[in-house]
Amino acid sequence: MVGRGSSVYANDVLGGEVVLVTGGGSGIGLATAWAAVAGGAAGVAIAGRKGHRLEAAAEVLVERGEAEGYDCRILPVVMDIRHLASVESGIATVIDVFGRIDVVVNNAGGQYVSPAEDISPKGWRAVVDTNLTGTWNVLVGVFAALDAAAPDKAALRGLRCVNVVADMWAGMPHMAHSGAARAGVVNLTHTLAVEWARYGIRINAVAPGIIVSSGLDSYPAPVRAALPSIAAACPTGRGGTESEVAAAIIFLASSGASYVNGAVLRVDGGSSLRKGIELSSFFPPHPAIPPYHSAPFLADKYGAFIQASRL
Ligand SMILES: CCCCC/C=C/C(=O)SCCNC(=O)CCNC(=O)[C@H](O)C(C)(C)COP(=O)(O)OP(=O)(O)OC[C@H]1O[C@@H](n2cnc3c(N)ncnc32)[C@H](O)[C@@H]1OP(=O)(O)O
Ligand SMILES: NC(=O)C1=CN([C@@H]2O[C@H](COP(=O)(O)OP(=O)(O)OC[C@H]3O[C@@H](n4cnc5c(N)ncnc54)[C@H](OP(=O)(O)O)[C@@H]3O)[C@@H](O)[C@H]2O)C=CC1
Repeated sequence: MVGRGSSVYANDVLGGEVVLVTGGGSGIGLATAWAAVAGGAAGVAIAGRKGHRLEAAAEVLVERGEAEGYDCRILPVVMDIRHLASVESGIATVIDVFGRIDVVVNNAGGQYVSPAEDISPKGWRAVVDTNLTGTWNVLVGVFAALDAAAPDKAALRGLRCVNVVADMWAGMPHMAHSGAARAGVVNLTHTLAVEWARYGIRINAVAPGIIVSSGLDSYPAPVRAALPSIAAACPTGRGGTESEVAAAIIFLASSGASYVNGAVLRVDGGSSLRKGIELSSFFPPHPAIPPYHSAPFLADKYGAFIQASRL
């Protein structure tokens, strides 16, 4: 069954569950929060530092959810993932309101562009604290709260965690802090997938390629200007959309992925297969076959960018 509205999944893929999305006030996180609503979640908590942004996002989710006939409560939670005390207090609020957490999406993150030699100690700490320690804080924060919620670790059973990382396998030039932190999150994902499996927890990761999201707006103009051609160089010929990453996250959170644990799902149109791209560039395109165009499944506001990126 294909879901109604804009869901690519059945409307009960997350039926009655409670989902916490960090960075849920914008971009990929907001698209994930929406996908959870459309997947039948009973409650979606969106966390971030900026209360006004979360309130605005919650309003959008509630309005759209009501318009499409979903029954989901949205909870904006101000939380700075860099600080464990803030994370603990945010998670306590989620559990007070919803009584449980079934899915955690560690999506909050970011970095800035800088030659490695110019990254200051404070800048290094900011990015590593956000992406690596922040993810760790949320994971251990949720674990501790659910452990305390019921005896014998019963509330942990069935917990699913999805960590959003980045394509750093060929290094992340001019983002050394982020590359190192994301590689750390991938290893954390592998480690906890093994260590926490005994509690019935699954933990996986999603690695987006270039996704045309609000996050890119913060990059300097020359970087933004270069993005369409970088995106066009990927085998799929375009940048991805926020909703395409969200769909991968929902899959990993769903029972459809019940035997997937410790995986890193690349959502990058094939762009991480750089060696293959290099080799294939020796062969001209087939004269009779236009480049493969895989259209994103949701119309989105960046359609023009996506088209431009295919030139
Ligand atoms: C080629 C493109 C590939 C694309 C792949 C990935 C794309 C994405 O991930 S897009 C989505 C992510 N969104 C973002 O990256 C935007 C958000 N970015 C941030 O929030 C910051 O980069 C952050 C993680 C460092 C957090 O910033 P903030 O909370 O503002 O940090 P602080 O005020 O605590 O700053 C600490 C320290 O960090 C240095 N610094 C921060 N920003 C910059 C910058 N733009 N340029 C140079 N240095 C920066 C700086 O040292 C700061 O200290 P002070 O100098 O005392 O301000
Ligand atoms: N777009 C892309 O091409 C790619 C994105 N990614 C990753 O995907 C994730 C989502 O990015 P995207 O949606 O594009 O970008 P956004 O910048 O829109 O999303 C980042 C979110 O993280 C939140 N956040 C940042 N720092 C903190 C913090 N300390 N505590 C709590 N929340 C925080 C922000 O909210 P607030 O400011 O309110 O705290 C914001 O909602 C990020 O981890 C990003 O690095 C990875 C590869 C590529």
